Amino acid sequence: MPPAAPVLSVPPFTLEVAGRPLARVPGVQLQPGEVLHLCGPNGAGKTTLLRVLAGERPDLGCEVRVLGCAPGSRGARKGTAWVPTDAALPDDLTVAEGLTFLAALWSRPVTPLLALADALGLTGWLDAWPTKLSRGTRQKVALSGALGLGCALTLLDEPFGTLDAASRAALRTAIRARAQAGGALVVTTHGEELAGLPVQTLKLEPA
Ligand SMILES: Nc1ncnc2c1ncn2[C@@H]1O[C@H](COP(=O)(O)OP(=O)(O)OP(=O)(O)O)[C@@H](O)[C@H]1O
Repeated sequence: MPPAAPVLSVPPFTLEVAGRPLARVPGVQLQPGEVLHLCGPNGAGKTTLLRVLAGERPDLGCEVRVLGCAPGSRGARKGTAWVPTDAALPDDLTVAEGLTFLAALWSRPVTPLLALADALGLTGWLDAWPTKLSRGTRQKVALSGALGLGCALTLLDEPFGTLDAASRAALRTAIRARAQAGGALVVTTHGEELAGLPVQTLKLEPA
């Protein structure tokens, strides 16, 4: 049997946006259970690269592969969870209903999503409407959902940015647990939250 494709395969390339070179991207491969810290200065292209991996920027023509497939293809999307900094929540469902709906959509049990919500301090917010939540609380709901799905690849853009200290620690624990369970993750942060975890680093340099 041929070996399984890496969860993520990025050849070295120059990321071009609007026809202009933005960043040099070193090549990297990510296997199950590995965490990639995507870093670089403001404007280096981290969010743009995450959007490429999530399948939202096919226009940029990047030759990356997710689970052996083109990002955005069915094969890639069914194994990818993605949390942008402005993750949308279904505003007509409570937090608990939204997580239950998400789990059902992915044919997953809801228990891990609710356990993460609890770990991130959302227990008192389960009956709340997303429109009533603060930015950090909304982010915690999105993170609970994405990490609880147990996808092969989880993409997190600045997930620590809006969180308080206790929630940052809980998220760090959740990232470690996802990796230990065999998930691969790509995480952007300007902070030190991933220090001490076994991570690879991919640093974007201005082109
Ligand atoms: N569709 C687009 N058209 C023009 N420019 C774009 C487009 N998409 C992204 N850019 C530009 O690409 C650059 C990189 O932005 P990006 O948000 O990826 O950087 P970043 O590394 O995530 O930055 P930060 O650390 O500040 O979050 C920015 O200058 C942005 O304006």
